Amino acid sequence: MVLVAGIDSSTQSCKVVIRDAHTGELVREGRAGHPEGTEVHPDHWWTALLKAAADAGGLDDVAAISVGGQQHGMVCLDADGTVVRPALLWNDTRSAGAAAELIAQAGGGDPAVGAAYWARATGTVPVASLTVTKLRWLAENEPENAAQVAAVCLPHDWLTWRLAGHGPGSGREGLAALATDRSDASGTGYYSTAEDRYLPDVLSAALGHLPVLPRVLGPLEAAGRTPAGALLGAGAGDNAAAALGAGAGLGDVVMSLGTSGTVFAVSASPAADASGLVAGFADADGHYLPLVCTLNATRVFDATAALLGVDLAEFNRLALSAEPGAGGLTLVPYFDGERTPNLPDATGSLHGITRANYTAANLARAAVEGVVCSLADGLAALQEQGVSAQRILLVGGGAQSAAVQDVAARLLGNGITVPQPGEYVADGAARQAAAALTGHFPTWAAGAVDLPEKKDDGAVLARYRRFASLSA
Ligand SMILES: Nc1ncnc2c1ncn2[C@@H]1O[C@H](COP(=O)(O)OP(=O)(O)O)[C@@H](O)[C@H]1O
Ligand SMILES: O=C(CO)[C@@H](O)[C@H](O)COP(=O)(O)O
Repeated sequence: MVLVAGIDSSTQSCKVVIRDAHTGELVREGRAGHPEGTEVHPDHWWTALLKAAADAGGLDDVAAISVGGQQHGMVCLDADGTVVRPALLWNDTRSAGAAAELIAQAGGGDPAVGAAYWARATGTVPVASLTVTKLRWLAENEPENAAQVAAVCLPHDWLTWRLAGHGPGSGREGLAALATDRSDASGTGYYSTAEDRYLPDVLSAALGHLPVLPRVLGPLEAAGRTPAGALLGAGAGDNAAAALGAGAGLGDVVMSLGTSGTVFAVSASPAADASGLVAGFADADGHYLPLVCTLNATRVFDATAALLGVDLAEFNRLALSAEPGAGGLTLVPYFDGERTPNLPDATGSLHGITRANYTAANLARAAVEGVVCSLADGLAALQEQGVSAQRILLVGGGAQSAAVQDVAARLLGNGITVPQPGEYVADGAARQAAAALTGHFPTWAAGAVDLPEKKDDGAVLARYRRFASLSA
């Protein structure tokens, strides 16, 4: 049996799956947690990866490995290959001002002209999540660190590089071995998705000089080998890896509820949305991945369950026990600020409280409805860009919640499919590893359940939109 490993280094944890390269059968798996916070030293990811791999019985017998990783995180290396400062993650909003400056500058002071420029040039209007804004923030706020930056890469690039045996002390030669893929490069803000090339002028204008950038590999290209001889796939951003893992094809929309909420489509053409709602990313198999990302998804459930003093199973039971509409409660879930819509300083809010409706069950239901409504708005933004959702695949930790499934079936209409429980980012990385080995993406059978359509009169989403607009 030829084994391949897929790794998901996401915001909250690292997961490793080891599968049979031919059949896709799950042979072993493991996981390890990541520290809290929006600024994390990459060494923690490496330690977690080693722990998760050990938990999965080790990687000694695998023929190929690929890494899917949380997107956009700013990993800066000095000339020696040492990390300059802890990485700023996708959900760190301190560079919101830098994003606004970059847009205004490109438009000669007119943000609308600037937004149109960025959408055209890169596919995406910058928000605090994008790497380019973090580099701008670094140049403005930590010039001594910025001056030390000899190479910039992303979480999945750095972990692939570490797996290849590089690290502090690798020097300039080591930096030249950095590699990434289109899906993650397209989330930096200094890459043209439509033209498949870096935009060095954009990067050097943000950072103040031009650092070494990872080589952008094609979907089937290898990034090298581990010291033990396993082939390293190109890796991918975690959303693109989830699309690969869930078997999403053209015409499919994936909705993922993890730390972030994302809605994205596999598309034949690149997006360029000047409104800034849709990010024009690339996918991991040669297509495009227009995507909407929110900062607030399953952690809203975690926080509400903690407030109610219950675990997630009880939280879901409570949410399902309440009537649709949560008795009139509406929760706008901007707990960590928000990225889509771009409201980095927003806070969450609860509306419509009466003595009669202020129950644990209604609060749990309002949390689920608020998060699903925010993603319904994401879906609408994708549809505005011409995406037609023939099928919606619901994935991520939150997709296993029966309450999420119930609310999604009511608010999003029909055509919702829940693939069997699994680690779809790690699975997508494993598929890519198999493809790097054999030269083609394997077809691995996976079960899925179609959600029955449920009636809805549109009132929950309409009420959500009214209250969410008050945060703008
Ligand atoms: N049954 C469930 N109901 C609601 N949320 C869940 C459930 N199972 C897992 N989660 C949530 O899923 C999240 C982890 O999902 P995951 O997709 O692994 O996130 P990430 O990739 O961002 O680290 C946690 O916040 C957890 O609370
Ligand atoms: O920023 C984005 C997408 O643009 C996020 O989706 C990150 O990629 C983090 O993902 P999770 O840890 O929530 O899976």
